Amino acid sequence: MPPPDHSLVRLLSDWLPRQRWFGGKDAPIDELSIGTATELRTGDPALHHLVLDVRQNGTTDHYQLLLGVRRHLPERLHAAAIGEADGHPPITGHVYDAAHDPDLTQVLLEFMASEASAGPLRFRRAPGTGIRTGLEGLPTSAEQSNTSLIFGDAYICKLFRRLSPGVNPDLEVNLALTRQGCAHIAAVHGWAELDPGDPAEPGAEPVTLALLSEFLRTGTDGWQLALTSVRDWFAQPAPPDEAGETGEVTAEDAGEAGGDFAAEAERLGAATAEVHRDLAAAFGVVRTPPEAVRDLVFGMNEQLDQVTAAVPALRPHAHGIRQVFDRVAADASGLEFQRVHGDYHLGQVMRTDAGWVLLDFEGEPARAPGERRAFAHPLRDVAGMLRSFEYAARFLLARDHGLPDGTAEALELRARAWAERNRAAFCAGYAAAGGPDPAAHAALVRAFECDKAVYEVRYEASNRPSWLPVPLRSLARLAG
Ligand SMILES: Nc1ncnc2c1ncn2[C@@H]1O[C@H](COP(=O)(O)OP(=O)(O)O)[C@@H](O)[C@H]1O
Ligand SMILES: O=P(O)(O)O[C@H]1O[C@H](CO)[C@@H](O[C@H]2O[C@H](CO)[C@@H](O)[C@H](O)[C@H]2O)[C@H](O)[C@H]1O
Repeated sequence: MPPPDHSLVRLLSDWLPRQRWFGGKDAPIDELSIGTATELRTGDPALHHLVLDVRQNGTTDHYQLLLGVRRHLPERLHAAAIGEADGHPPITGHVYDAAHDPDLTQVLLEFMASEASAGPLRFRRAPGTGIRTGLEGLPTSAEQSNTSLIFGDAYICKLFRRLSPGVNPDLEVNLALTRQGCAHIAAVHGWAELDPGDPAEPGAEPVTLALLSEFLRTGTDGWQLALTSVRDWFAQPAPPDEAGETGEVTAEDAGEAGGDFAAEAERLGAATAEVHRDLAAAFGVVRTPPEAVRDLVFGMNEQLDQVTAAVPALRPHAHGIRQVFDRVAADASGLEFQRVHGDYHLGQVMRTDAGWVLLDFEGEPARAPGERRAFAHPLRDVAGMLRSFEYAARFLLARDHGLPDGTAEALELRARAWAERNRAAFCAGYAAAGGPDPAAHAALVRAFECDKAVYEVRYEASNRPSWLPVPLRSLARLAG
């Protein structure tokens, strides 16, 4: 029997597919190699920055990892362990994900504050800001596409996990919106980037590795706020109907619940329109020719084909979804496109004392980098948020299999009432603040909702299979 392989590459190949942020879970890793390795701190613990080149299905993706190395791994770091490396390449000892080690994450703040460089890595401070050092950073518990470290109550540093060529849209957009004086973003304090240093491509944009932003101390996640409201509404006694008995619930009844969310949904709609206005001012607007609308529908159908092939449960809905898309293609007049958020949902917004703040302008993690920065119709974001209201209303139902007989149907009516009320409030706030009126573009919004739900089918099938019924049920209704 060959001796067990403890090379770092072997350890990483076993560990990587188990990470929530790994985007290639639907295919095996054909080859993993270490693209760049930069020592950021020597000693015990030591810190290395790695870019992993991961080959799957004929394409190579690049993932970033902060690798901690210790002679002995304390218990508090056991959950972050990758294994015991044997010195091939020359790293020996217990290796682990250093995002979980505050002794090492503080190096990031120090490097950004002093605008340090290390090998191909450059650390930057945003113009006109300072960075406090000596703060310990630990990852948030949020299960998302990247890893965010919170430093005291001062900063949050997002480590982009899958790297894309060039500037990350989250940094690009936040800096541009800061210049516009936008009130609905978190201030940028610094970032880290990797100089591609490719002599074949002189002047290539640096690759963004991390973004340091103001930590919104008074912020509450939009998803949590919405779920609290749904739970409250589900717990309300049924309203009496005209005959004095319990009857059907309406969107209006949903407004009687103590935790009603509609006023917040309306404010969120207005904040969204204001950010769209500032994005248009910063990056411009183009009136697309009719062919662009056909390209848009082509892209929607292409994604549908891919997801239908990968997730059989989507097949029964495919014909209906295509008909929804065709209705948009039939109206071939041009549309106004601009930069948008791109992956807009309730987990990307926070309510602070001062109002709603939009986060994470990276676009959908599964989309190609060029596509994420492409101009799009702003109602695509509106549709994203409408999908999120559907998610918030229905996810408790989709996940609960132990409801007493009859309860699921009653709660489904309540879910529908909650979603209708908050969708309407969000759209009203958006249109009143100057965004294109969703009601006047109903076919387009429906197509964007279907497109997003198809994306979600793939996302849930790969990441959270028990959530798959949420987008599938919506598609049955949207395209039925
Ligand atoms: N500036 C901030 N202040 C406080 N919390 C934040 C801030 N930015 C992000 N968060 C929290 O971290 C979570 C993940 O941030 P996000 O930018 O959406 O990362 P990802 O790209 O991994 O989805 C958010 O849902 C929010 O709860
Ligand atoms: O990691 P990101 O925030 O960039 O986005 C991805 O993960 C989201 C889930 O965390 C996923 O959003 C879907 O689930 C949400 C509830 O958890 C729901 O509010 C959204 O409407 C729904 O799309 C998002 O699609 C994905 O890109």
